Amino acid sequence: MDKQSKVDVTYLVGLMSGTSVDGIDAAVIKLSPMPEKEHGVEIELLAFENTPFPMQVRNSIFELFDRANATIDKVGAMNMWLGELYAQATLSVIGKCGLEPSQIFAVGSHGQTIYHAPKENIMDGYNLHCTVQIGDGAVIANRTAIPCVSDFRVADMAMGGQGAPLVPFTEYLLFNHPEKTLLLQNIGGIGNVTVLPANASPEQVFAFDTGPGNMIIDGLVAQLYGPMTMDDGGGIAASGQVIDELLKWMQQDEYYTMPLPKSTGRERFGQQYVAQIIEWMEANNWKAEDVIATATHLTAWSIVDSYERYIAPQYQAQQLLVGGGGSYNKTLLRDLQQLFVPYKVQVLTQEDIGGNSDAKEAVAFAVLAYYTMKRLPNNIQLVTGASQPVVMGKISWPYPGRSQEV
Ligand SMILES: Nc1ncnc2c1ncn2[C@@H]1O[C@H](COP(=O)(O)OP(=O)(O)OP(=O)(O)O)[C@@H](O)[C@H]1O
Ligand SMILES: CC(=O)N[C@H]1[C@@H]2OC[C@@H](O2)[C@@H](O)[C@@H]1O[C@H](C)C(=O)O
Repeated sequence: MDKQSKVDVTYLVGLMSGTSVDGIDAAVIKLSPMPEKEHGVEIELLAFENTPFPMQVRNSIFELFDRANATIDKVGAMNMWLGELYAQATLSVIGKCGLEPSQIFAVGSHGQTIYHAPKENIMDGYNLHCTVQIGDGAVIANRTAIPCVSDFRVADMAMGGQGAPLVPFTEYLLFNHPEKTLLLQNIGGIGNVTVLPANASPEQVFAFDTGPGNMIIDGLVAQLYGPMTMDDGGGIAASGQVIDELLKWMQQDEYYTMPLPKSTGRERFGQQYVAQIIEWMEANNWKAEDVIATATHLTAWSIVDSYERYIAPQYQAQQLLVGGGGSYNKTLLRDLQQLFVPYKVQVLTQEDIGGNSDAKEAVAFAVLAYYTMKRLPNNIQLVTGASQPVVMGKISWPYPGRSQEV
């Protein structure tokens, strides 16, 4: 390594707490610019930590998903509370890799999405579509003494975009392959895919939310098997049979045929959706494990259906690389592998290629923050539908000379 590139090495922290509300993923990365590629970077994951939310926090977040309950006082307080928890997660993960907070260039924090309404909403000539992520960056910056980039999605929406998904930007930087067309499938609360055609230029990359990831499965498990909150390893689904009638009804949701770009969330596949299934289950005397098996199959089906509908007409993919917590659900993976056989797409997890399914999104927000700090655009217009490239994220600065306070 030459002198110049040594100087340019940057350490960043990325924080993600996603739609499944399972906790905070925190990653420390080492980022090295690639002088031979304009704005290109190489990264190394130095440390990763997942801190589950205490039940009280998880319950308080879920309260905010119900619009009638999400009063402004609760939203404001939770914004500060999550800021505190994110700051603690930041200092803790930095401690794991032997760095000092003063060596970290910036924290990139996604925040907790409590509302996402990407559909055009014209009022008085203005498009008031919106998205709300909480966990204030100012709290993180002032507790950790590190500049914090947060609230990424709004800038893209300001230019008419969906404000999601954002991770494809970093997937393009990190996974673009000279010969293989790759599909990067995340299965978190929601499922989303990034299409990287072989040797893609940024203009060819596209991505969208495929539908529910684990959101319906988790919701059903919590109702039917509480206090469990997930189907660990996919064991429950493996013991059940798919209910054709229920599967057919789930496949009718209009989301699956909507044109691109599209993104979705709890507003569509959250608690109300789950309550409807439970009601129907009780009326039909369906077995709990069969309902879980059906919801699991639906997620796999939605991913393969998305491939057939939006991707296969243009590209033959070689591999689908699965990340996110869903890659630990063996039944979901089994269904995915089986459904992809006719399309000759190999299904692998991030772990299969030496990566880390849990860390991927946290790493992405560290990389996105780097671009924000450098005042470089970090959205992909074709992915979000924005009319312009924008520098996403708001920067909170710590008071000069401040040291960590927790
Ligand atoms: N061992 C496991 N077995 C089965 N499912 C698992 C396992 N570990 C995690 N999951 C599933 O993955 C979910 C968490 O995934 P992840 O952390 O990727 O989601 P997220 O980042 O919150 O969501 P999103 O990416 O949609 O914002 C859990 O809620 C659970 O459903
Ligand atoms: C509004 C919001 O939080 N969307 C999430 C969600 O979780 C997965 C999918 O839906 C994706 O669109 C997005 O997150 C990832 C991190 C993204 O923006 O790429």
